[in-house]
Amino acid sequence: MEDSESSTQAPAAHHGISLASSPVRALIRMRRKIRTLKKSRLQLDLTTGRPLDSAKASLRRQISTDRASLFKTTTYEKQQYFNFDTPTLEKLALNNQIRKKNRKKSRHVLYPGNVRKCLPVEQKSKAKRCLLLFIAIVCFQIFNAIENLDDNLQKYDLDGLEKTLQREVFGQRRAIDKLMDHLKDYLATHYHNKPLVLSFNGPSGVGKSHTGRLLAKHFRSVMDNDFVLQYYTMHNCPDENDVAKCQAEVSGMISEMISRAEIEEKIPVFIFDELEVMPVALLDVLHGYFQLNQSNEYLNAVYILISNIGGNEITKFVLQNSSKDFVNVPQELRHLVLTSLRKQHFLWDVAEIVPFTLLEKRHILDCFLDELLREGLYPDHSNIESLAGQLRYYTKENKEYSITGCKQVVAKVNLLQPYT
Ligand SMILES: Nc1ncnc2c1ncn2[C@@H]1O[C@H](COP(=O)(O)OP(=O)(O)OP(=O)(O)O)[C@@H](O)[C@H]1O
Repeated sequence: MEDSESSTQAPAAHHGISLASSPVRALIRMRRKIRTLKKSRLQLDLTTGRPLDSAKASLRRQISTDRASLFKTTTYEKQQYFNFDTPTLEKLALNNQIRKKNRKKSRHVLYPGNVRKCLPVEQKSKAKRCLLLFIAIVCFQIFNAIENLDDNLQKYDLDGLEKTLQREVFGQRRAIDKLMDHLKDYLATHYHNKPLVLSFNGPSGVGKSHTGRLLAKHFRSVMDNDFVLQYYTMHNCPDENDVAKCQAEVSGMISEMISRAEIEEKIPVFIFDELEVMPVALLDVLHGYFQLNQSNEYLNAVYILISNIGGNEITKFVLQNSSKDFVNVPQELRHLVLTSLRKQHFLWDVAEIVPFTLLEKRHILDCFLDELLREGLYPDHSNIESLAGQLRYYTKENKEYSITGCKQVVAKVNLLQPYT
Protein backbone atom coordinates (compact mmCIF):
# COMPACT_ATOMS: atom_id res chain seq x y z
CA MET A 1 0.00 0.00 0.00
CA GLU A 2 2.84 2.31 0.84
CA ASP A 3 4.46 1.51 -2.47
CA SER A 4 1.31 2.46 -4.31
CA GLU A 5 1.15 5.58 -2.15
CA SER A 6 4.71 6.45 -2.96
CA SER A 7 4.13 5.74 -6.66
CA THR A 8 1.07 8.02 -6.69
CA GLN A 9 2.95 10.76 -4.89
CA ALA A 10 6.05 10.35 -7.04
CA PRO A 11 5.21 12.73 -9.91
CA ALA A 12 4.29 15.49 -7.51
CA ALA A 13 7.35 14.78 -5.38
CA HIS A 14 9.54 14.45 -8.41
CA HIS A 15 8.34 17.79 -9.64
CA GLY A 16 9.19 19.34 -6.23
CA ILE A 17 12.53 17.61 -5.95
CA SER A 18 13.60 18.65 -9.41
CA LEU A 19 13.66 22.15 -8.10
CA ALA A 20 15.66 21.09 -5.06
CA SER A 21 19.33 20.38 -5.14
CA SER A 22 20.78 16.86 -5.62
CA PRO A 23 21.70 16.41 -1.90
CA VAL A 24 17.99 16.72 -0.95
CA ARG A 25 17.06 14.18 -3.55
CA ALA A 26 19.71 11.85 -2.21
CA LEU A 27 18.30 12.19 1.31
CA ILE A 28 14.79 11.31 0.12
CA ARG A 29 16.10 8.23 -1.69
CA MET A 30 18.04 7.19 1.38
CA ARG A 31 14.92 7.45 3.50
CA ARG A 32 13.00 5.32 1.01
CA LYS A 33 15.67 2.66 0.91
CA ILE A 34 15.86 2.49 4.68
CA ARG A 35 12.13 1.97 4.87
CA THR A 36 12.21 -0.78 2.22
CA LEU A 37 15.08 -2.56 3.99
CA LYS A 38 13.36 -2.30 7.38
CA LYS A 39 10.24 -3.80 5.84
CA SER A 40 12.07 -6.74 4.27
CA ARG A 41 13.92 -7.35 7.56
CA LEU A 42 10.63 -7.52 9.44
CA GLN A 43 9.26 -9.97 6.92
CA LEU A 44 12.31 -12.23 7.34
CA ASP A 45 12.07 -12.05 11.11
CA LEU A 46 8.53 -13.11 10.99
CA THR A 47 9.07 -16.08 8.63
CA THR A 48 12.48 -17.53 9.65
CA GLY A 49 13.84 -15.30 12.32
CA ARG A 50 17.47 -16.04 11.04
CA PRO A 51 18.90 -13.52 8.62
CA LEU A 52 18.41 -10.55 10.96
CA ASP A 53 22.15 -9.82 11.42
CA SER A 54 22.97 -10.02 7.74
CA ALA A 55 20.01 -7.75 7.03
CA LYS A 56 21.31 -5.29 9.63
CA ALA A 57 24.78 -5.39 8.12
CA SER A 58 23.48 -4.84 4.64
CA LEU A 59 21.35 -2.00 5.94
CA ARG A 60 24.41 -0.34 7.57
CA ARG A 61 26.50 -0.81 4.43
CA GLN A 62 23.78 0.72 2.34
CA ILE A 63 23.43 3.69 4.69
CA SER A 64 27.20 4.32 4.81
CA THR A 65 27.44 4.08 1.01
CA ASP A 66 24.60 6.54 0.66
CA ARG A 67 26.15 8.84 3.20
CA ALA A 68 29.51 8.72 1.42
CA SER A 69 27.89 9.49 -1.89
CA LEU A 70 25.93 12.27 -0.27
CA PHE A 71 29.11 13.72 1.30
CA LYS A 72 30.92 13.43 -1.98
CA THR A 73 28.18 15.25 -3.78
CA THR A 74 27.80 18.08 -1.35
CA THR A 75 31.34 18.70 -0.34
CA TYR A 76 34.09 17.22 -2.40
CA GLU A 77 32.87 17.08 -5.94
CA LYS A 78 31.10 19.96 -7.34
CA GLN A 79 29.11 17.89 -9.73
CA GLN A 80 26.16 19.33 -11.35
CA TYR A 81 24.15 16.05 -11.02
CA PHE A 82 24.02 13.53 -8.28
CA ASN A 83 25.14 9.94 -8.98
CA PHE A 84 25.50 6.86 -6.82
CA ASP A 85 29.21 6.31 -7.52
CA THR A 86 30.79 4.97 -4.39
CA PRO A 87 34.09 6.83 -3.72
CA THR A 88 37.08 4.56 -3.38
CA LEU A 89 39.56 4.89 -0.48
CA GLU A 90 42.22 6.38 -2.82
CA LYS A 91 39.72 8.94 -4.04
CA LEU A 92 38.87 9.92 -0.51
CA ALA A 93 42.56 10.23 0.41
CA LEU A 94 43.17 12.35 -2.69
CA ASN A 95 40.23 14.53 -1.83
CA ASN A 96 41.54 14.98 1.70
CA GLN A 97 44.90 16.06 0.31
CA ILE A 98 43.29 18.56 -2.03
CA ARG A 99 41.20 19.91 0.81
CA LYS A 100 44.29 20.36 3.04
CA LYS A 101 46.18 22.02 0.18
CA ASN A 102 43.30 24.38 -0.41
CA ARG A 103 43.14 25.22 3.29
CA LYS A 104 46.90 25.92 3.41
CA LYS A 105 46.69 28.08 0.34
CA SER A 106 43.71 29.96 1.67
CA ARG A 107 45.73 31.01 4.73
CA HIS A 108 48.28 32.84 2.54
CA VAL A 109 45.92 34.42 0.10
CA LEU A 110 45.54 38.11 0.85
CA TYR A 111 44.49 39.26 -2.58
CA PRO A 112 41.82 37.92 -4.87
CA GLY A 113 43.26 35.42 -7.35
CA ASN A 114 42.05 37.19 -10.48
CA VAL A 115 43.74 40.59 -9.81
CA ARG A 116 47.36 41.73 -9.91
CA LYS A 117 49.12 41.96 -6.59
CA CYS A 118 50.78 45.30 -5.90
CA LEU A 119 51.57 47.45 -2.85
CA PRO A 120 49.24 50.36 -2.08
CA VAL A 121 50.53 53.69 -3.40
CA GLU A 122 51.99 55.82 -0.59
CA GLN A 123 50.16 59.08 -0.08
CA LYS A 124 52.50 62.09 0.28
CA SER A 125 51.72 63.70 3.64
CA LYS A 126 51.67 67.50 3.84
CA ALA A 127 52.15 67.35 7.61
CA LYS A 128 55.36 65.39 7.10
CA ARG A 129 56.69 68.03 4.73
CA CYS A 130 55.82 70.82 7.18
CA LEU A 131 57.59 68.94 9.98
CA LEU A 132 60.74 68.55 7.87
CA LEU A 133 60.69 72.24 6.98
CA PHE A 134 60.26 73.15 10.64
CA ILE A 135 63.22 70.94 11.67
CA ALA A 136 65.36 72.51 8.93
CA ILE A 137 64.49 76.03 10.18
CA VAL A 138 65.32 75.13 13.80
CA CYS A 139 68.66 73.58 12.73
CA PHE A 140 69.48 76.69 10.72
CA GLN A 141 68.68 78.94 13.70
CA ILE A 142 70.88 76.86 16.02
CA PHE A 143 73.70 76.89 13.48
CA ASN A 144 73.30 80.66 13.11
CA ALA A 145 73.36 81.20 16.87
CA ILE A 146 76.58 79.17 17.19
CA GLU A 147 78.09 81.15 14.32
CA ASN A 148 77.12 84.39 16.09
CA LEU A 149 78.81 83.25 19.30
CA ASP A 150 81.97 82.56 17.33
CA ASP A 151 81.61 85.93 15.60
CA ASN A 152 81.51 87.70 18.96
CA LEU A 153 84.54 85.86 20.27
CA GLN A 154 86.38 86.67 17.05
CA LYS A 155 85.34 90.31 17.34
CA TYR A 156 87.29 90.57 20.63
CA ASP A 157 90.05 88.17 19.49
CA LEU A 158 90.04 86.35 22.81
CA ASP A 159 92.32 83.59 21.50
CA GLY A 160 94.90 86.24 20.67
CA LEU A 161 94.49 87.76 24.14
CA GLU A 162 94.95 84.38 25.80
CA LYS A 163 98.17 83.75 23.89
CA THR A 164 99.51 87.19 24.82
CA LEU A 165 98.77 86.69 28.51
CA GLN A 166 100.30 83.19 28.56
CA ARG A 167 103.44 84.57 26.91
CA GLU A 168 103.87 87.74 28.95
CA VAL A 169 102.58 86.93 32.45
CA PHE A 170 104.84 84.47 34.28
CA GLY A 171 103.76 82.05 37.01
CA GLN A 172 100.04 82.97 37.01
CA ARG A 173 98.61 80.16 34.89
CA ARG A 174 95.58 79.55 37.12
CA ALA A 175 94.73 83.27 37.30
CA ILE A 176 94.97 83.62 33.50
CA ASP A 177 92.80 80.52 32.94
CA LYS A 178 90.14 81.83 35.31
CA LEU A 179 90.20 85.29 33.75
CA MET A 180 89.89 83.89 30.22
CA ASP A 181 87.01 81.59 31.21
CA HIS A 182 85.03 84.55 32.51
CA LEU A 183 85.81 86.74 29.50
CA LYS A 184 84.94 84.01 26.99
CA ASP A 185 81.66 83.29 28.75
CA TYR A 186 80.65 86.91 29.00
CA LEU A 187 81.81 88.24 25.64
CA ALA A 188 80.23 85.37 23.67
CA THR A 189 76.96 87.37 23.56
CA HIS A 190 76.16 91.06 23.60
CA TYR A 191 73.09 91.12 25.87
CA HIS A 192 73.44 90.28 29.58
CA ASN A 193 71.43 90.49 32.78
CA LYS A 194 74.39 91.73 34.86
CA PRO A 195 77.80 93.32 34.33
CA LEU A 196 80.94 91.20 34.65
CA VAL A 197 82.93 92.27 37.71
CA LEU A 198 86.37 90.69 38.15
CA SER A 199 88.67 91.37 41.07
CA PHE A 200 92.46 90.83 40.76
CA ASN A 201 93.96 90.29 44.20
CA GLY A 202 97.40 89.26 45.39
CA PRO A 203 100.64 90.39 46.98
CA SER A 204 102.77 93.19 45.54
CA GLY A 205 104.71 92.77 42.30
CA VAL A 206 103.09 89.51 41.08
CA GLY A 207 101.61 90.93 37.86
CA LYS A 208 98.10 92.25 38.64
CA SER A 209 98.62 95.71 37.13
CA HIS A 210 100.81 94.17 34.42
CA THR A 211 97.86 91.95 33.39
CA GLY A 212 95.49 94.95 33.59
CA ARG A 213 97.76 96.88 31.22
CA LEU A 214 97.91 93.98 28.78
CA LEU A 215 94.08 93.75 28.84
CA ALA A 216 93.69 97.49 28.19
CA LYS A 217 96.17 97.32 25.30
CA HIS A 218 94.39 94.36 23.76
CA PHE A 219 90.84 95.75 24.00
CA ARG A 220 91.98 99.13 22.71
CA SER A 221 93.41 97.40 19.65
CA VAL A 222 90.24 95.38 18.94
CA MET A 223 87.79 98.24 19.68
CA ASP A 224 89.48 101.04 17.72
CA ASN A 225 91.14 102.65 20.74
CA ASP A 226 87.70 103.26 22.21
CA PHE A 227 85.55 101.79 25.01
CA VAL A 228 88.46 101.11 27.41
CA LEU A 229 88.94 103.15 30.60
CA GLN A 230 92.06 102.78 32.77
CA TYR A 231 91.69 104.51 36.12
CA TYR A 232 94.60 104.71 38.58
CA THR A 233 93.35 106.08 41.91
CA MET A 234 96.63 107.73 42.93
CA HIS A 235 96.99 109.33 39.53
CA ASN A 236 93.35 110.25 38.70
CA CYS A 237 92.12 111.16 42.20
CA PRO A 238 95.20 111.89 44.33
CA ASP A 239 93.51 114.32 46.73
CA GLU A 240 90.80 112.97 49.04
CA ASN A 241 89.29 116.47 49.21
CA ASP A 242 88.40 116.22 45.55
CA VAL A 243 86.25 113.13 46.02
CA ALA A 244 83.02 114.83 44.89
CA LYS A 245 84.74 115.94 41.70
CA CYS A 246 86.20 112.45 41.21
CA GLN A 247 82.74 110.93 41.70
CA ALA A 248 81.25 113.17 39.00
CA GLU A 249 84.17 112.45 36.66
CA VAL A 250 83.97 108.69 37.11
CA SER A 251 80.16 108.68 36.66
CA GLY A 252 80.40 110.85 33.57
CA MET A 253 83.12 108.71 31.95
CA ILE A 254 81.33 105.43 32.63
CA SER A 255 77.88 106.64 31.45
CA GLU A 256 79.22 108.29 28.32
CA MET A 257 81.27 105.24 27.32
CA ILE A 258 78.40 102.84 27.95
CA SER A 259 76.01 104.93 25.80
CA ARG A 260 78.47 105.04 22.90
CA ALA A 261 79.29 101.35 23.21
CA GLU A 262 75.59 100.44 23.13
CA ILE A 263 75.13 102.19 19.79
CA GLU A 264 78.02 100.20 18.31
CA GLU A 265 76.96 96.97 20.06
CA LYS A 266 80.27 96.74 21.90
CA ILE A 267 81.04 95.91 25.51
CA PRO A 268 83.19 98.53 27.24
CA VAL A 269 86.03 97.50 29.59
CA PHE A 270 86.69 99.57 32.77
CA ILE A 271 89.94 98.88 34.61
CA PHE A 272 90.25 100.42 38.10
CA ASP A 273 93.66 100.03 39.76
CA GLU A 274 94.90 100.75 43.28
CA LEU A 275 91.49 100.19 44.87
CA GLU A 276 93.13 99.75 48.26
CA VAL A 277 93.56 103.55 48.35
CA MET A 278 90.30 104.51 46.63
CA PRO A 279 88.00 106.69 48.82
CA VAL A 280 84.84 104.95 50.03
CA ALA A 281 82.67 107.60 48.31
CA LEU A 282 84.20 106.63 44.99
CA LEU A 283 83.76 102.93 45.74
CA ASP A 284 80.06 103.72 46.34
CA VAL A 285 79.81 105.21 42.87
CA LEU A 286 81.28 102.07 41.33
CA HIS A 287 78.96 99.91 43.41
CA GLY A 288 75.99 101.74 41.89
CA TYR A 289 77.03 100.52 38.42
CA PHE A 290 77.17 96.88 39.53
CA GLN A 291 73.46 96.83 40.45
CA LEU A 292 71.00 94.75 38.43
CA ASN A 293 68.11 97.28 38.49
CA GLN A 294 69.65 99.55 35.85
CA SER A 295 68.70 100.12 32.23
CA ASN A 296 69.89 97.37 29.91
CA GLU A 297 72.96 99.05 28.44
CA TYR A 298 74.52 99.34 31.95
CA LEU A 299 74.37 95.55 32.28
CA ASN A 300 76.67 95.09 29.27
CA ALA A 301 80.04 96.07 30.69
CA VAL A 302 83.23 94.52 32.10
CA TYR A 303 84.72 95.97 35.30
CA ILE A 304 88.18 94.92 36.50
CA LEU A 305 89.08 95.89 40.06
CA ILE A 306 92.80 95.64 40.90
CA SER A 307 94.12 95.80 44.47
CA ASN A 308 96.56 94.14 46.84
CA ILE A 309 93.76 93.65 49.42
CA GLY A 310 93.86 90.01 50.50
CA GLY A 311 97.52 89.77 49.42
CA ASN A 312 98.66 88.73 52.90
CA GLU A 313 96.05 85.97 53.05
CA ILE A 314 97.17 84.67 49.64
CA THR A 315 100.88 84.72 50.71
CA LYS A 316 100.04 82.78 53.88
CA PHE A 317 97.94 80.26 52.00
CA VAL A 318 100.63 79.65 49.33
CA LEU A 319 103.38 79.11 51.93
CA GLN A 320 101.20 76.74 53.96
CA ASN A 321 100.22 74.68 50.90
CA SER A 322 103.51 74.82 48.98
CA SER A 323 103.63 71.01 48.64
CA LYS A 324 100.18 70.90 47.00
CA ASP A 325 99.61 71.51 43.31
CA PHE A 326 96.15 73.00 42.84
CA VAL A 327 94.47 72.70 39.47
CA ASN A 328 91.83 75.34 40.28
CA VAL A 329 91.78 78.19 42.75
CA PRO A 330 90.59 76.56 46.00
CA GLN A 331 87.30 77.74 47.44
CA GLU A 332 89.02 78.24 50.79
CA LEU A 333 91.41 80.84 49.31
CA ARG A 334 88.56 82.63 47.58
CA HIS A 335 86.70 82.81 50.87
CA LEU A 336 89.77 84.21 52.70
CA VAL A 337 90.24 86.96 50.12
CA LEU A 338 86.53 87.84 50.04
CA THR A 339 86.47 88.21 53.82
CA SER A 340 89.25 90.82 53.81
CA LEU A 341 87.68 92.60 50.79
CA ARG A 342 84.34 92.93 52.60
CA LYS A 343 86.07 94.71 55.44
CA GLN A 344 86.99 97.42 52.90
CA HIS A 345 83.66 97.69 51.03
CA PHE A 346 80.68 95.50 50.13
CA LEU A 347 81.02 96.24 46.39
CA TRP A 348 83.16 93.07 46.09
CA ASP A 349 80.13 90.93 47.01
CA VAL A 350 79.21 90.70 43.33
CA ALA A 351 82.79 90.27 42.11
CA GLU A 352 84.48 87.13 40.78
CA ILE A 353 87.80 86.77 42.62
CA VAL A 354 90.92 86.09 40.52
CA PRO A 355 93.79 85.48 42.97
CA PHE A 356 97.39 86.15 41.81
CA THR A 357 99.81 83.97 43.79
CA LEU A 358 103.47 84.40 44.89
CA LEU A 359 106.09 84.07 42.12
CA GLU A 360 108.84 81.44 42.42
CA LYS A 361 112.51 82.17 41.73
CA ARG A 362 112.29 80.65 38.23
CA HIS A 363 109.59 83.20 37.35
CA ILE A 364 111.87 85.99 38.62
CA LEU A 365 114.58 84.71 36.24
CA ASP A 366 112.01 84.92 33.42
CA CYS A 367 111.20 88.52 34.42
CA PHE A 368 114.94 89.45 34.29
CA LEU A 369 115.45 87.76 30.94
CA ASP A 370 112.40 89.54 29.51
CA GLU A 371 113.47 92.92 30.83
CA LEU A 372 117.06 92.51 29.60
CA LEU A 373 115.84 91.71 26.10
CA ARG A 374 113.41 94.61 26.23
CA GLU A 375 116.26 96.96 27.10
CA GLY A 376 118.46 95.53 24.37
CA LEU A 377 120.94 94.01 26.84
CA TYR A 378 122.72 90.67 26.38
CA PRO A 379 120.78 87.99 28.29
CA ASP A 380 123.76 86.43 30.04
CA HIS A 381 122.57 83.56 32.23
CA SER A 382 125.08 84.08 35.05
CA ASN A 383 124.21 87.76 35.04
CA ILE A 384 120.52 86.94 35.37
CA GLU A 385 121.27 84.49 38.21
CA SER A 386 123.28 87.06 40.12
CA LEU A 387 120.57 89.73 39.64
CA ALA A 388 117.84 87.34 40.85
CA GLY A 389 120.05 86.39 43.81
CA GLN A 390 119.96 89.99 45.00
CA LEU A 391 116.22 89.74 45.75
CA ARG A 392 114.66 88.35 48.95
CA TYR A 393 112.75 85.04 49.08
CA TYR A 394 110.55 82.93 51.35
CA THR A 395 111.93 79.39 51.42
CA LYS A 396 109.42 76.59 51.86
CA GLU A 397 109.76 72.86 50.94
CA ASN A 398 112.84 73.50 48.73
CA LYS A 399 110.93 76.23 46.90
CA GLU A 400 111.88 79.90 46.86
CA TYR A 401 109.07 82.49 46.58
CA SER A 402 109.93 86.09 45.82
CA ILE A 403 108.84 88.53 48.54
CA THR A 404 108.63 91.50 46.15
CA GLY A 405 107.71 89.60 43.01
CA CYS A 406 109.07 91.09 39.79
CA LYS A 407 108.56 94.64 41.00
CA GLN A 408 112.27 95.39 41.49
CA VAL A 409 113.35 93.77 38.25
CA VAL A 410 113.03 96.92 36.15
CA ALA A 411 114.99 98.96 38.69
CA LYS A 412 117.81 96.35 38.87
CA VAL A 413 118.13 96.11 35.09
CA ASN A 414 118.21 99.87 34.77
CA LEU A 415 121.36 99.88 36.91
CA LEU A 416 123.19 97.61 34.46
CA GLN A 417 125.66 99.04 31.96
CA PRO A 418 124.67 98.46 28.32
CA TYR A 419 126.56 95.55 26.69
CA THR A 420 129.19 96.76 24.25
N1 LIG B 1 103.87 87.68 36.66
C1 LIG B 1 104.59 88.58 36.02
N2 LIG B 1 104.98 88.32 34.77
C2 LIG B 1 105.72 89.20 34.10
N3 LIG B 1 106.13 90.36 34.62
C3 LIG B 1 105.74 90.68 35.85
C4 LIG B 1 104.95 89.80 36.59
N4 LIG B 1 104.73 90.36 37.78
C5 LIG B 1 105.32 91.53 37.75
N5 LIG B 1 105.93 91.74 36.60
C6 LIG B 1 106.71 92.91 36.25
O1 LIG B 1 106.84 93.69 37.41
C7 LIG B 1 106.27 94.95 37.21
C8 LIG B 1 105.41 95.27 38.39
O2 LIG B 1 104.35 94.37 38.45
P1 LIG B 1 102.83 94.81 38.71
O3 LIG B 1 102.76 96.29 38.61
O4 LIG B 1 101.99 94.06 37.83
O5 LIG B 1 102.66 94.39 40.18
P2 LIG B 1 101.36 94.34 41.00
O6 LIG B 1 101.02 92.91 41.17
O7 LIG B 1 100.32 95.17 40.36
O8 LIG B 1 101.76 94.89 42.38
P3 LIG B 1 101.16 96.12 43.19
O9 LIG B 1 99.99 95.61 43.89
O10 LIG B 1 102.24 96.52 44.14
O11 LIG B 1 100.84 97.18 42.21
C9 LIG B 1 105.50 94.89 35.97
O12 LIG B 1 105.63 96.07 35.23
C10 LIG B 1 106.07 93.75 35.21
O13 LIG B 1 107.07 94.21 34.32
